[in-house]
Amino acid sequence: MGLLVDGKWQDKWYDTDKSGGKFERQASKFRDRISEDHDKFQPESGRYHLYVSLACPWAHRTLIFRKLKGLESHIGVSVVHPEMLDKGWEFGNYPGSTKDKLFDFDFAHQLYTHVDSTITTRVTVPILWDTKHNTIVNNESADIIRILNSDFNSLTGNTDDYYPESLRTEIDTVNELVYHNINNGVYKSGFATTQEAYEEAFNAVFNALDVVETRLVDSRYLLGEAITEADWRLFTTLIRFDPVYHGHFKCDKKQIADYPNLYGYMKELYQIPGIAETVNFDHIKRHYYYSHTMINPTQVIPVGPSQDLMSAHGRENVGK
Ligand SMILES: N[C@@H](CCC(=O)N[C@@H](CS)C(=O)NCC(=O)O)C(=O)O
Repeated sequence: MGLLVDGKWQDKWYDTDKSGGKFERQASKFRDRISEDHDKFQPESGRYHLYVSLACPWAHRTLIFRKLKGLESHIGVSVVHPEMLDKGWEFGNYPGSTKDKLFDFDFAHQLYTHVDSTITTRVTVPILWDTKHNTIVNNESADIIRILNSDFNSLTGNTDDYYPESLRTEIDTVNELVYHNINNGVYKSGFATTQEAYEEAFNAVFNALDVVETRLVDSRYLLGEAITEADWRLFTTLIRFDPVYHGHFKCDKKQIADYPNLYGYMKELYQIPGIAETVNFDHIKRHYYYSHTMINPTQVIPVGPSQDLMSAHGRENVGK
């Protein structure tokens, strides 16, 4: 794991010394949208490309939206190797991975330096790439799912809306809770380097899981009876929780399987047509347990858990 400094790769772990052992996530650099009247980025079939890791919860969101919005024939995908070692994300031969379909680069950091040869940045996925200007449109998953949700509607005719105007304020409120305490909360727990920072993050994770568990008692989805982006943003963390975050990130108070509502809800989302095929447990487990050698120096990957995610979710009558 490392980062680019003035366009040069440096193999460095996150620096938690200045933050009292706390993990602090870097803000994304590329934040453009796509629209017919945009001076640079207009919707066009075959023009944009997604770079993802199947292990990564942030990239996973974008794959789910590409699937739900019928964008698979319009936006291509390259999938990095699950092991992220001293050179960061790499392209390589591994089941479920692909080569870099645009440039045949070996490393994802070459994409960032292709855009700016003196860039200073962490090299993260997902990346939404524009083949016309050979640049990054956006590398922030929260933006990319909104781009996929609406910016290509004129192309696909798919007007399904996971961020409807009438629910935006409430979705934003739920997203805030879920992002800080759950999506990023598990990372703050796992990457903490002091007991105090770890316990603070750990408590925030389980307090927030209690809040969403309670919300789902009489609400089928987070915002009521329709699935919104808030559900998909929560889902990609829930699906990784029992296999990875519970053990590797020390979020071990409970498993998702111990929460009746959250577990049924997670299974229901998993069972929506097309979603299970965006989930790759081999990449998920291999990435975390093999790449974070400061947490798991033996690189041994756990075998479990054994869960039947296709079993009955029992959520049909919730909220009725
Ligand atoms: N804010 C970004 C975060 C993406 C992110 O942190 N991705 C991780 C993989 S799960 C990554 O590429 N990490 C490499 C690094 O931080 O050096 C987003 O949501 O798109």
